[in-house]
Amino acid sequence: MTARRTAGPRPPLLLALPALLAIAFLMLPLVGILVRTRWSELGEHLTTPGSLEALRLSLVVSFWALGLSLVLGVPMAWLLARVDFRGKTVVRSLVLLPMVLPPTVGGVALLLGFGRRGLLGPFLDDAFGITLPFHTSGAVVAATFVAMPFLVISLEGALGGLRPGYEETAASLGATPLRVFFTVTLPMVAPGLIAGAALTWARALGEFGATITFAGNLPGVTQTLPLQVYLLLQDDPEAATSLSLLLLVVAMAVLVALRGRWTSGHAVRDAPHPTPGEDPVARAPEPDADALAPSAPAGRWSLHAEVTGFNELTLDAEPGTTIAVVGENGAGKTTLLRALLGLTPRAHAALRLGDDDVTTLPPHRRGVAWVPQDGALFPHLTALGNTAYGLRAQGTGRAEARSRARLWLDRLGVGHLADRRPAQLSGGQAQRVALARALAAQPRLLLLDEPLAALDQTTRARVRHTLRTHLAGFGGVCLIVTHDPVEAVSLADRVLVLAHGRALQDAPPAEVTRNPRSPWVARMLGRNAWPGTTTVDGLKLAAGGSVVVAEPVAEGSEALAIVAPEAVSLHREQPSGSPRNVWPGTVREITAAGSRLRVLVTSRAAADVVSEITPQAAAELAIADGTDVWCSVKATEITLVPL
Ligand SMILES: Nc1ncnc2c1ncn2[C@@H]1O[C@H](COP(=O)(O)OP(=O)(O)OP(=O)(O)O)[C@@H](O)[C@H]1O
Repeated sequence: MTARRTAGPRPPLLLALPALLAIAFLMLPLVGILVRTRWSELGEHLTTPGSLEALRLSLVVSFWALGLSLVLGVPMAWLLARVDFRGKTVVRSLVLLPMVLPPTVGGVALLLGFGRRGLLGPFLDDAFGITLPFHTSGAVVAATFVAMPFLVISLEGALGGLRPGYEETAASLGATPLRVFFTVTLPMVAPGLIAGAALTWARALGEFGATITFAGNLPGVTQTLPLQVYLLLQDDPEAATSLSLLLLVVAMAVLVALRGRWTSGHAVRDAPHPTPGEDPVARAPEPDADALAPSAPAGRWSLHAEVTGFNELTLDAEPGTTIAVVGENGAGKTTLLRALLGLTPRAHAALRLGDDDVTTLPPHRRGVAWVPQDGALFPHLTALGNTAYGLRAQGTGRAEARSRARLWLDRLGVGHLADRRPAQLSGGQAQRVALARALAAQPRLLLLDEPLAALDQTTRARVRHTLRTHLAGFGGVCLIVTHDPVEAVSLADRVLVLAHGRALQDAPPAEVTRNPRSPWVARMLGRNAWPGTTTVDGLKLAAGGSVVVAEPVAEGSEALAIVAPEAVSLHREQPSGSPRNVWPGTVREITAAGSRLRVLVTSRAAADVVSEITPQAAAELAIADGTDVWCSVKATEITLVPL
């Protein structure tokens, strides 16, 4: 047995015993069929005209039932998984009811609903001349009634497990809801759909109770294999055993096929992965962005957005501007992006891109492309298929879309990976493909949600470089949500600081670095920021101490004293001489920051003081966690920023 191959911990006896009993309980009846089958007569039993007719009928009925279940069940599963409506619980119970209802009761209910004297029967008879009972279509209806729930449950589960990011990204690339459903949703839930379809078919094939009650037992018309097994059991038990074996084998084959092919996700497991330690991107020559850029800007679009709701702010930007959106967790960064996409009821954006007002347009018609944090590459498409997706959705022909997509992949240095699926790409490669996909869709506004967050430091630096190069050629406005100060400062023309959904500061990086408007921004940018009230010669700190500055501001207002960590010197003895700001404190933490050390000192005067010193200085000072030190800052190194 395969379980032996993987040696795991021994299961507890108390669980293993009943489990083994359960296996025996399920196996015994099957073994009974196998043992009692007259193998010599098997061929004869299975090829009697009656058996062949019943088999034909079973196949016809079960496939029709599967078809009907797909046509009705797929939209039903979608409705249950995706749409919030009153009475959803009742509808779901209704869908599942046939699974728990005794099939004969189901048959009675079908008779009363669709039978000759049922609610709809006379109408079907008069209008279409259809009489379901004692007709093959009746057997189809009965089989569909009991089998469809398997499809709906399986598909609803698969749809519920699909993160909305994929479908939202597809919409942002220009795909209509129907296209998204057929090109993203359905392929991504294919394993669930196929498993549900197989179970539905197997259940329809084995249907007995509802069929005999509703459609009767007419040979050649409604007498399917299970009905024949039941009849034969009285007259010819050996033949009944042979037919049972046939049904058993078919059912088992379905389950085995399902396990092998559809429970392990997409069939990309066996595809070659990049050799560990060998990054194809590193080997591939970086394409010359300028040489490839000519066709890049297909237009120039400014941005004007007035956002209301959770976010309250107005954004104006010239074409080609890159804005880093920063803020604490929960500040409203994602909500702002979703408002611009038209994807959230929590905030509304009156949005103008270039000369066009796109406020009332649905997400797929706005020209706003979104790259979510994980890239959300469609796993069932290759890198090329992903990149061509937006162009195809916007009506570009297949060949043209693919050749343009290939160009974009080349531009981003991942052209050689065009035929790979996302599962075969490294994080950095996937980010580049996601970016290529967004840019290829020719958006008028580009939204990147923490594009580099998932990458390691080395890849991050490389992808950041690529990003900067390609954003330079982008003709629209680009918003990048980030928690990384290096990203904010190095990629953006402007930094938008959000707090509680509002713009706390919106200025060039240099200005934000020099004059951060909140302690959080200062800390994010690696600066000391101590709040306090201005005095004649500096600031009285909220923490208790005071600082003297070279250029005081008007007395009595709230302000932040901003100090770069490099400007804070540490001493073991109280320094004498020029620095006018000296406080005692205790070392709380020492961390590496590039080639320097970052030392956190807690002090009664300023609460937290961060100092950056060389490892050599740290060694000379012999500091460690808990060491008492003196901090000093020159008055000229302190900037006061009014709040
Ligand atoms: N669907 C929702 N329903 C209600 N409140 C929500 C919903 N989504 C987010 N919020 C709240 O709205 C606020 C802003 O959330 P948002 O996700 O925009 O923040 P963020 O700045 O992106 O945060 P983070 O840095 O953690 O990603 C938070 O207080 C959050 O709890």
